[in-house]
Amino acid sequence: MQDAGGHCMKMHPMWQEPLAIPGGDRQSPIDIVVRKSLFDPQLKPLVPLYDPQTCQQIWNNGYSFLVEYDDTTDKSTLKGGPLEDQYRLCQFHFHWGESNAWGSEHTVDRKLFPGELHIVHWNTDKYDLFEEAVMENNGLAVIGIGKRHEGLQKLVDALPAVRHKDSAVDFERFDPGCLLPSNINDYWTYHGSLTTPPLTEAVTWIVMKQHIELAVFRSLLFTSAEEEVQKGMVNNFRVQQPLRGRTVRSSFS
Ligand SMILES: NS(=O)(=O)c1ccc(C(=O)NCc2ccc(F)cc2)cc1
Ligand SMILES: [Zn+2]
Repeated sequence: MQDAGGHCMKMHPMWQEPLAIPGGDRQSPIDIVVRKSLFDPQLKPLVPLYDPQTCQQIWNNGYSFLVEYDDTTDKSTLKGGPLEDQYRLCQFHFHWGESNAWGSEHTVDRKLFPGELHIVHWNTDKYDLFEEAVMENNGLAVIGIGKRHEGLQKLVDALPAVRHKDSAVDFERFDPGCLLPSNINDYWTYHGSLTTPPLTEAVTWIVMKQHIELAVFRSLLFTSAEEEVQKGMVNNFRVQQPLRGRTVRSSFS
């Protein structure tokens, strides 16, 4: 298994590619070829409005850690950018490598970053439940950024409490807005999928041009406390998928 940089990556079993996705012609992640992206002047600025009070808990689901938000009201939303509808924040999580040489899911001109942050939202104008939206076209909007940030220290300090799979702790007043780069108006956008099973092709991806440094999450484990062999949570990313004729639009020229 070679990545763009010629590094040989030991892929976690979770990431063995399913043999074929039925009709999978909009899979994610992808390599964004900058010179082939199309500037679309009609793309609007993104409008993330997050209420830190909706932050609920942080947990280790066995292949990443998620910070989950109360998505029963419209207190934390994303609209604008390529989005026609209003989307509600439900969680954010990261993907990373075992070394800083790789770990991101999207690449830009084949450049890998040490990791990638995904801020996940679902379309509340069209659907009543996340579980519905995740199966439908334009059901989800995920902001993808590879980054480190001082705002992350609160997150990193909470990680030892969720070291093992299925562990969770309350986590309050974390504003995911602090993870966004200073310039959120330079992004690429394309129609793609979840990057983990069920890989449904429901996602409008908004990939930030400005990347961020990433805190080190390699202290997490894929395994629960009961398991005798502990496995470090690293390389929890999917390899880039074929573009299949899709156009990647850019919000900047
Ligand atoms: N890496 S990513 O940003 O693309 C991504 C985002 C969300 C999910 C997810 O919610 N999975 C659980 C899930 C999936 C389907 C359901 F119906 C219910 C829960 C998976 C991957
Ligand atoms: Zn993800």
